[in-house]
Amino acid sequence: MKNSNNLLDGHQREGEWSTLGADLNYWIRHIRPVQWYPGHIAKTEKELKEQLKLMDVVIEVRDARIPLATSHPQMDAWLGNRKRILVLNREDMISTADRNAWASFFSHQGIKVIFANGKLGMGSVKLGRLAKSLAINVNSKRRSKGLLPRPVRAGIVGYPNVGKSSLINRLLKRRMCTAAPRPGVTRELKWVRFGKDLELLDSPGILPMRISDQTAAIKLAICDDIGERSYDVSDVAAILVQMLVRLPEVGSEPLYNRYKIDVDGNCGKTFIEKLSRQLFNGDANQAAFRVLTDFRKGRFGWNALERPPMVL
Ligand SMILES: Nc1nc2c(ncn2[C@@H]2O[C@H](COP(=O)(O)OP(=O)(O)OP(=O)(O)O)[C@@H](O)[C@H]2O)c(=O)[nH]1
Repeated sequence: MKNSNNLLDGHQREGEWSTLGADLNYWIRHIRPVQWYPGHIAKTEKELKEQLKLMDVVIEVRDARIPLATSHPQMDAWLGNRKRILVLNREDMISTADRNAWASFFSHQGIKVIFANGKLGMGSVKLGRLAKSLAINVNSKRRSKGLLPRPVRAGIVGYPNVGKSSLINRLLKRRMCTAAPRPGVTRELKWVRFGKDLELLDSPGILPMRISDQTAAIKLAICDDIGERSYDVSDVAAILVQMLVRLPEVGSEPLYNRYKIDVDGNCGKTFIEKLSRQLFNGDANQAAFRVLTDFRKGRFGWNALERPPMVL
């Protein structure tokens, strides 16, 4: 099987990304909607809104593979004028081209963005420095108003499983917060001291009340950012196959190379069925899990599932 990806020029690639969005919208109409909203999140959302009032700096963590799908629709309204640092975590799971595209998108918007790897600690020094420099600003403003300096409070917020606890542990160089490969592990809000000037708050992942944007929900499921019980694994894996085939930097070759199965008419469902017969005695669930796990482990290459919207 031949991959003609290298023949695509920049404009064609951008075009492919934008039509992928429309196709995804069409595909998801035919599957069971993803829904996940554990009880503790409702409680946390309420608490978090209270805690945000105490925060001088907000560090918003998103998954670098899906920076749009992991942005909370109410976050802007909640944050108001508070100083904000955007962290795109899991930078090891995207390509250099993805990273460059997102870096230039956010810099055009005047948003400070840090790419990080919560597992290995990349980006944490830069993040610590930036948070501390924003903290100094807060205290110089207090001094100019005749107020005493106080530790500045930085809160880390973001969707479940995007790597908030791992980043805090990296920043503090010790294990303060539980990091786990399952969404929804951090359950309560806690402040921890970072140097003499800063206090950090880790918070449980927050999701919007309802995931009304199903294209975002599917990407969250693919990236393991929401719990497994909220979606049908076979549907999600089938859509992942269709997305991979359409991603300009992936295509069907890595799928063929891994499983020796052709993608028939770009149909992900048929692909999963064939894989289930070939390896799992017809068990489509197991086949679907295999494809999702392989994607999450980078077996088809490290690639983002989103690119910045095209600016016309
Ligand atoms: N490959 C990779 N894995 C990461 C990175 N950051 C975190 N992880 C892993 O992702 C999983 C989730 O990380 P956590 O730090 O627990 O995420 P969280 O946002 O605190 O999760 P909640 O408690 O559910 O809100 C863990 O298994 C981490 O080891 C990263 O940059 N790259």
